[in-house]
Amino acid sequence: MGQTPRLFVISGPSGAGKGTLLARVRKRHPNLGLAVSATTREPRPGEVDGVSYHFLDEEEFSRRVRAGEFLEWANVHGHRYGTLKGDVDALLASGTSVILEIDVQGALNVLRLMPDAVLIFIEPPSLEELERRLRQRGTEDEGQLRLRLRNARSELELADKYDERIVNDDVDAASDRLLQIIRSYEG
Ligand SMILES: Nc1ncnc2c1ncn2[C@@H]1O[C@H](COP(=O)(O)OP(=O)(O)OP(=O)(O)O)[C@@H](O)[C@H]1O
Ligand SMILES: Nc1nc2c(ncn2[C@@H]2O[C@H](COP(=O)(O)O)[C@@H](O)[C@H]2O)c(=O)[nH]1
Repeated sequence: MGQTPRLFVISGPSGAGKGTLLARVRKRHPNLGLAVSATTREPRPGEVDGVSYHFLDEEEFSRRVRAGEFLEWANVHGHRYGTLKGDVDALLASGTSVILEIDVQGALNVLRLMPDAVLIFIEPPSLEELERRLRQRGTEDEGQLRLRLRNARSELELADKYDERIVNDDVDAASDRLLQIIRSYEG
């Protein structure tokens, strides 16, 4: 008997460590499909189009919104980000569980459309540690960093709407817990 494919949604403030935990979990669960989001933000050094994100200009993003290609999309930290419906449907239809790394607005929209989705919230140990991680990552300018820290407060207020919460303090413990949660829902 195979596992039941599930749709997982992971959210949390920018810098909480979602991408870090997902990369670790996917090494240990290679069949977990990751839907590549689209965004209008500029690529960071080292990011690859079609792998990190589908990097779209505003016009192309709007065209895809009008064409109904997005399962969800939202304005996040001053840019648009969206999940392409076709990618998610194809993975689920092939029997593969899928994980979306998206913001809180997107997560709650996905839950409305797909009530069986499992929502997992990643919390930083503190706002001070969140700031330290974002500064150490060094990918945001000061204005963007401040915006992300401001938005973190309202995102954290929605954590109780999620099925599961993980505090990403020790990265090994947090990635073990994320994998354990995913396996438990796959049955
Ligand atoms: N448990 C941890 N302890 C210390 N540093 C961590 C931990 N987890 C992640 N980091 C570091 O914190 C920074 C932010 O992590 P990451 O990029 O994974 O965050 P994110 O939540 O995916 O952010 P974004 O939403 O902006 O994509 C990275 O430099 C990462 O190496
Ligand atoms: N609603 C959506 N939010 C998304 C999607 N992809 C990413 N995100 C969120 O954006 C922030 C910032 O990402 P960054 O790469 O610029 O640091 C991230 O925290 C995600 O929560 C999406 O498809 N839909």
